[in-house]
Amino acid sequence: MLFHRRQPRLKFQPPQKGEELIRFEHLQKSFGPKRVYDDLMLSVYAGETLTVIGGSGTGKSVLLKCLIGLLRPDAGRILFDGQELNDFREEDFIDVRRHVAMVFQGAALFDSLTVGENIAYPLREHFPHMPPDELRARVAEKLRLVNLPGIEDMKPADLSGGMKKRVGLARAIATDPEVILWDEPTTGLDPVTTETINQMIRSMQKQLGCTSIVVTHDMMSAFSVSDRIAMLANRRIVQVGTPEEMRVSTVPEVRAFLDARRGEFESQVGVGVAP
Ligand SMILES: Nc1ncnc2c1ncn2[C@@H]1O[C@H](COP(=O)(O)OP(=O)(O)OP(=O)(O)O)[C@@H](O)[C@H]1O
Repeated sequence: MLFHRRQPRLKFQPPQKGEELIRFEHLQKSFGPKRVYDDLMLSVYAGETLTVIGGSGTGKSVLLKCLIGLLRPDAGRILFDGQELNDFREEDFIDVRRHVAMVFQGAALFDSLTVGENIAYPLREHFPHMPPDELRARVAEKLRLVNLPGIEDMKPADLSGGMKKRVGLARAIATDPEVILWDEPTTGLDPVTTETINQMIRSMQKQLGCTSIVVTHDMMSAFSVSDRIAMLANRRIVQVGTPEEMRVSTVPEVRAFLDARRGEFESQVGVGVAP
């Protein structure tokens, strides 16, 4: 457990709401001959919910993974709270992941552990000396926050898909992160559970003041939860704007993307119709 003894590399001072918290600057990333980003620029501000949309394979998930050090950019900079992450070593990213939690697509719970043990897992990792009572209290508090109080002793196999997602969220927020990354949070869920997850995203912002970056194909969800939406196409961010600005966008890539998905959400948001 070498990382418990080392000095934290990240000096994190939570910024005021609305201040820049994350900046992707001139990012380049390729996998072999496949260029994913050429010159990607994007800022994320403290307290906002920003959704990244874009076609399949445009690099939405790669962006989240670069932020928490699971992948490294080839060139350009990623700044978190003003600190450049490029020369962070593998173990330095543990500090970043304490402040930036990822809710994975498939919830990724450990099947052999109970729900309570799953949520306690990151707490044990980041706070190895936390007393058992406090650990239990924190687990119970997080389960209450995701509206699943008292299910500590259940096993993941006994949960529905939506419950698993919420337990995944409880685990992600166990360490009280300032930033939550949501990778396709509503994929494969029925409409009722989708709305529950959308409410969770909004409530994390309201109740905990979290900054969220959401990656989704689900335009209903994007329009419902976002303060701003960023569109990834042609290896860069082609537009960032409020849902209203995106809805009436004349940027060709955005227009084409939204028009192709018009049926999914037009009755709800009236896409393409000027306000
Ligand atoms: N570890 C990796 N090794 C090789 N190629 C990768 C790796 N991770 C991602 N890619 C490639 O990078 C591109 C972008 O992937 P990414 O998963 O970010 O797409 P996405 O926009 O999230 O797509 P989707 O909406 O289909 O999930 C894809 O072509 C993908 O195959």
